Amino acid sequence: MSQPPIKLLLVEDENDFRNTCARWMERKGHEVTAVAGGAEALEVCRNQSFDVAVFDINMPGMSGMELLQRVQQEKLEMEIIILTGQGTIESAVTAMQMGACDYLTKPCSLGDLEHHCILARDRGQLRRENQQLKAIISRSRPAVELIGSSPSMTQVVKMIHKVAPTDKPVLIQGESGTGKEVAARAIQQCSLLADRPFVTINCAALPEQLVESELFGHQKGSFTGATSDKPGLFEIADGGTLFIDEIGELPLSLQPKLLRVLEDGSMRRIGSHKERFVNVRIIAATNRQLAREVEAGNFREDLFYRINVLSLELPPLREREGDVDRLIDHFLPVPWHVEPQVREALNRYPWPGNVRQLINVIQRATILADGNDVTLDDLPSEIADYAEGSTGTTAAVPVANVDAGDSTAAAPSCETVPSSLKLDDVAKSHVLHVLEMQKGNKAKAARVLGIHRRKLYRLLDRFQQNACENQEASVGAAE
Ligand SMILES: Nc1ncnc2c1ncn2[C@@H]1O[C@H](COP(=O)(O)OP(=O)(O)OP(=O)(O)O)[C@@H](O)[C@H]1O
Repeated sequence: MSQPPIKLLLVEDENDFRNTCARWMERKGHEVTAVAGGAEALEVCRNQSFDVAVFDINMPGMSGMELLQRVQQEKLEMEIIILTGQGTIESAVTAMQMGACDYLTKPCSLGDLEHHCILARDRGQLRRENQQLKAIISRSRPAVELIGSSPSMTQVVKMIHKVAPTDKPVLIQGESGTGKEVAARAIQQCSLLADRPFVTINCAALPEQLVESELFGHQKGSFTGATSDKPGLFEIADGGTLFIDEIGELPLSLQPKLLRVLEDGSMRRIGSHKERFVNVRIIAATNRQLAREVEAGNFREDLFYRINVLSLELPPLREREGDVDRLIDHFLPVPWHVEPQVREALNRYPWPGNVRQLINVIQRATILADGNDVTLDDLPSEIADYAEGSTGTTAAVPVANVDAGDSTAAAPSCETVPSSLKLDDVAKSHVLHVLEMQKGNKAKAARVLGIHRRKLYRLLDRFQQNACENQEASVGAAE
């Protein structure tokens, strides 16, 4: 036998059958503990670990079903095979819904018994390996570094250290890209669960049916596409932390199910009657004002109070004094440098996409930069316009007022534009004027206009096309 022996628990009240099975399995090299009843079996498996257990379903006293339930409740890890008489297949199916992995119908051949035990042992090994790998992947992520030492971020870090050691749920609120997931990971790493799994789900990224199946798992056949049993993230995160991102998007229909897990740790997979118990710390995040969602009837009030035991508000980047520079220095790879004007623009820009947007802008700039110096040309025009000399309001104003701080881009005021002119003519005249002032440099012209370079190219093409069409039309008229 190349595989290690199976540690088997055999629970069967019929003496002859029990003894025959036990002897056969022992002769095959396995380690067998054979008992005649449920109560005795429970006692044994509290003190010893087994790979596989075979429970007869019909036993006096504690039945195989009851035994199965008790073993599950006490989280005694082993693969369970149910042994059933002819005509009781239905109860075997119920047993599998309750967590048994297989069933055998009596009388069964001894060869079959060993074969099913080997399959069960292998399945258990795979399941454990899978759980271990998931935990390893989650632990092997690089240590979380929450960059920022502005007064508002210092407060956040203080709060993280206060909430981390408890096992209470935490609600993290803040605009998109402010670092809510980074903060959640920081809480987990400072908590007693630091070496346990950290599992994440984003409710906004999945359709309703999938959110339910991801969170709570499903039973094979419970809906089209459920081709096998699948544990939910609550089960996978058992003993660790579950980060529920965008909890404000959690469908109302699922909110009672989440409330139940928060209240007593109980849950059921989709399509299963079996109640499971998990012990998971919840960290939730949202960029919505959850209290307002409660008022609007989109979020249950009881659930809100459950998850809002401890809360953390991540400030937007525009309110973190000095942090833009710290983030630039952290995320700008060596050997790139940024020009002072670039720093200026980055510090003045209001960052609606917060830290995520800043990181993207830095990465983009290092790709576009000629050499290692990031210049204003390497920033998106709406950000470059915030450099010194610019009012920083160009991105939001209409074309006719573009860049009031830049005399080269002065556009005709509303009063000086004849009302008979078409909008396209005004745009053309303004674009060509700016281009001329920038000595034909399209990148600079695009920046002054507050549009992307590609858009400027498209506009120039369109003006040229219109001019050709007008010319053809006037030639046609003359003919
Ligand atoms: N203080 C920070 N220090 C280092 N990196 C940060 C910080 N804040 C955010 N980031 C980085 O910014 C990006 C966005 O962060 P994160 O996903 O945590 O934001 P979020 O608030 O959860 O966004 P969303 O609401 O869109 O899910 C990530 O790449 C993250 O690593």
